[in-house]
Amino acid sequence: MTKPMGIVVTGVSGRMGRMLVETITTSEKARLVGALERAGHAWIGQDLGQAMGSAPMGVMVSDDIAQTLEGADVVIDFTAPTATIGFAQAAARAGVAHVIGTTGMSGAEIAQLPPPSRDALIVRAGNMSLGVNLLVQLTKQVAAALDEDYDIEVIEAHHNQKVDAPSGTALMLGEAAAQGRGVMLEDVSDRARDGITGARQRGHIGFAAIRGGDIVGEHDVLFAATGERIILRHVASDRSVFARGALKAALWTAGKAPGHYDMLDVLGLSEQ
Ligand SMILES: NC(=O)C1=CN([C@@H]2O[C@H](COP(=O)(O)OP(=O)(O)OC[C@H]3O[C@@H](n4cnc5c(N)ncnc54)[C@H](OP(=O)(O)O)[C@@H]3O)[C@@H](O)[C@H]2O)C=CC1
Ligand SMILES: O=C(O)C1=N[C@H](C(=O)O)C[C@H](O)C1
Repeated sequence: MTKPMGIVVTGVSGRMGRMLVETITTSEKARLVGALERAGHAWIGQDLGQAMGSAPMGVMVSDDIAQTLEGADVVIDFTAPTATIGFAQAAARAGVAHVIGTTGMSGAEIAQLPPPSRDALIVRAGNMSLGVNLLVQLTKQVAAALDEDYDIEVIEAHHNQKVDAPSGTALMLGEAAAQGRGVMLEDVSDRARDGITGARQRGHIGFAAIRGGDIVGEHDVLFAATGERIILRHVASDRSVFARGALKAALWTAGKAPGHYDMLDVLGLSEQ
């Protein structure tokens, strides 16, 4: 049997951090070797299991990134843009692969991720579920098959604690629709409508964000024409789909060359 992969989880007290711990500790293919939280967090210096209210796990929560990454294979990171840039630089320095689920990164922030030439092996995706990544490919195909008589709108719904909009997934879907149409998303994106907006512009791709309660993550891609509508929909009802995808991505990095990859690469859904 091959040795289980050594995985560090960042933002370990967060919604995704906790879900990742559960997913990794129940996998035979991976071992949790480190847990990170920001300096000053109440969990620092505690055993992770005890901090989570269960039995000791023998993994201490730390704010020392370099020391925690020592000897690890992969760091899985669902935190916030500025934190993710720091983790990416530390991971490249340590020769540790970095799986990034963090969303809301601006173009300028993405440009600060270390390039493959600095030995960075990064898998980054706004959504790690198999279902959404299939939906990305379907969206591209449908957009390519339809002309601009079909208005494209991406509608997303999330819990009331989400801090970024549109969601990373909505942007992936918008990007796929734009690629299918052969246009640049930044040229056709309508991200905010309020007041007297004027009629919808033909060919534009609109985004709408709903926030409420404990909604895990729901995404519709609407193709609306005169007389008919096509709706492609994904509903996540449990965060474990994201954690399982992230673990799959972490395991996939074994033996891969430095590079920037996404979940389509991991799932073998990339077009040649
Ligand atoms: N790609 C995907 O499939 C998915 C992506 N996400 C994305 O993952 C991210 C996290 O989501 P979620 O778990 O719900 O969020 P939470 O707020 O529950 O957790 C975020 C964690 O990151 C920590 N953190 C935030 N900022 C920093 C920092 N500067 N340095 C160190 N740690 C930091 C937080 O610590 P503290 O509490 O101290 O701030 C917290 O532990 C979001 O961007 C979300 O959109 C979520 C689900 C799926
Ligand atoms: O913040 C979340 O919760 C989620 N974020 C991701 C996104 O921005 O698309 C993925 C998922 O929808 C949950």
